Amino acid sequence: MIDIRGLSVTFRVAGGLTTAVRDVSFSVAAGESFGIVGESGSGKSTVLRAIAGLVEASAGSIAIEGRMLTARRSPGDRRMQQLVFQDPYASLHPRQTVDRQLREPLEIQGLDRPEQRVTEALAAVDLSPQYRYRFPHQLSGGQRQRVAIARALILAPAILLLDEPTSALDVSVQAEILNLLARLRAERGLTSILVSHDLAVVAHLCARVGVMRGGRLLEILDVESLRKGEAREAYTLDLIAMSQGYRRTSAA
Ligand SMILES: Nc1ncnc2c1ncn2[C@@H]1O[C@H](COP(=O)(O)OP(=O)(O)OP(=O)(O)O)[C@@H](O)[C@H]1O
Repeated sequence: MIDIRGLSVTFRVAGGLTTAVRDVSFSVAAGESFGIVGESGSGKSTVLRAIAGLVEASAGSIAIEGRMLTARRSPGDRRMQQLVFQDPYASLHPRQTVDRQLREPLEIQGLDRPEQRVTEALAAVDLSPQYRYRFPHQLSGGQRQRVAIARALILAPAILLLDEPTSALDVSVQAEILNLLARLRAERGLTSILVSHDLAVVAHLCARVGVMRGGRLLEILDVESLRKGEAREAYTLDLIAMSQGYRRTSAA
């Protein structure tokens, strides 16, 4: 479904160029949920943004269902994959109601039955109709992320790209949003890529996980191996040990 080959992304910065992603290759099958983990600055978000067409690849290719994507995405390409960001407050328009924000993508894509689609989208993310004419600041963080997820799914994409979708939320709300994403993924047969620094979040939602460091993809392992602490790279073993240590400390 998604085929990434030799992807590199270079940014122009003061004093020259910086390579955020170097020669990354992986594939995600239709209906599969793939995770990308790594420390801050390892290039995880840049891979996701390149797939979404928000940053340009300096080398390599991105293909969806065997079709190579170009830097300029067609409306069809844009509709097919939708992104949910870490901070719903930043991704939603502060002065537009939930209703308006859900209608906007429908208008851009020229889809029919907006009334019905908005009602269905709110129901799909378990938001009661009373929130429909509220503004983002009148919602809780979890409710705002539900709106952002509804806005992504209202276009019925095949691919959902998730960039740290729960890390800006209170711990008590994180599990609710993760369970919602897991349910929607299963119900709709979505292919998804989730970026997170939190191994527990990735293990909850993904079947396979790629580990990034310094812009490179170090290894790919299945979630069972991750749970058992069976990794090839010393760096991955350190990440696993750190996340287990953290959980033990926070449980104590
Ligand atoms: N638009 C940009 N311009 C210049 N440098 C950038 C840009 N976007 C990302 N970078 C740099 O690329 C590297 C990788 O960033 P990226 O955001 O992909 O990492 P990340 O693993 O997702 O980290 P985080 O979890 O902190 O977002 C970093 O060094 C970052 O500073």
